[in-house]
Amino acid sequence: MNAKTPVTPRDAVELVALTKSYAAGAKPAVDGINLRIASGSYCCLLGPSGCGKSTTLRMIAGHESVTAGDILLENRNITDLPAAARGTAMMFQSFALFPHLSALDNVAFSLKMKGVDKATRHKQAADLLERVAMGHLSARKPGELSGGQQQRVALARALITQPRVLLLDEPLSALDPFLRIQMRAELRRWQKELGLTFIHVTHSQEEAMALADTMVVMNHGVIEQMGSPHEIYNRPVSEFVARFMGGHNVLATPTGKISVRTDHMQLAPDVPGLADGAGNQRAVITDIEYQGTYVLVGLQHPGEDRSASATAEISVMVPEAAFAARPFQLGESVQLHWSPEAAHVLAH
Ligand SMILES: Nc1ncnc2c1ncn2[C@@H]1O[C@H](COP(=O)(O)OP(=O)(O)OP(=O)(O)O)[C@@H](O)[C@H]1O
Repeated sequence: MNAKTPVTPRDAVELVALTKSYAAGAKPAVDGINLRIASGSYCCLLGPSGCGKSTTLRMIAGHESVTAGDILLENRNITDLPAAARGTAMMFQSFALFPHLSALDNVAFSLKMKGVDKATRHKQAADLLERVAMGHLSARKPGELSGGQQQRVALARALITQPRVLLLDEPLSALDPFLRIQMRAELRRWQKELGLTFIHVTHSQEEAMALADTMVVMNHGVIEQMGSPHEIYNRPVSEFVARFMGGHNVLATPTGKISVRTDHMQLAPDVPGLADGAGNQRAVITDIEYQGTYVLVGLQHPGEDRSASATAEISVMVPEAAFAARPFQLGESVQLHWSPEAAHVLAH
């Protein structure tokens, strides 16, 4: 390597044509996916229910057998290794702490299972609890801890096996919305401080955007798109990704389907006789919702039924001041406008 060769981060995990079929003859739940996850990054596997994200995580963890393909962890093929020998650890929904054990005993639990003597395992558990700022509460049981404190105990419990990769299966989904937002900020902070690779499964676009360096959007057992949250939100490659991420309109144009962000479209008074073009379409206002900083205007194409066709559903976020300057009315016919840069051609 010479001085000018860019240093690419080492891959923590590589999936090669990874496949899982639960039933012979049925479509695989995970269908030959290829994925590289950079070391020290936060990766979110995202998609609707049944897309195969949990199966993928469970195969990486060693909790599910692999039908075909390989899983590499730092270039080591771990496909057939037992879960405990892989260098991964799992953090489950709602943290799954043992309610009758103290924080210290929860963290020490897996070392106890391995037969590590009490003094050694308690010392290691106490050190880890200190590291996650929970040393002073190590004697408390989970029921005597706040949600945030429980999450730190769960993190310490997962870290005691010194994993290279932490796997998180919908860890925040059972929490109330306020706590969920607090907890995700903590997860992100710990991931950066520890410098570990996190692979986090979620069905929430918002959660994935807030946490991920890399988002992997799955559908029907395959990867639809992967990239940074910014790339995926601004350049969805397919109608599925545009709709799943939300905040986009999918429009049928003579050259194919395009997506345009709802905040990148403008409304103007209708011009009778003006034909639909590359950057404009006629629409009728069906909904007006005040949302504070903007007004969300729902529209449909003239003569099209919103409930009958997905591409008939259009939303435009009009800034509050712009709407106040030129209020539109329900039932009004308007021109939708967008600039060429705001339009993204969808591959399918
Ligand atoms: N143990 C199993 N036996 C048979 N089929 C399964 C099993 N686990 C999952 N599946 C099927 O595999 C597909 C993918 O499931 P998976 O749990 O990976 O999806 P998911 O995206 O994580 O969904 P969710 O968000 O609902 O957990 C689904 O069709 C599911 O019904």
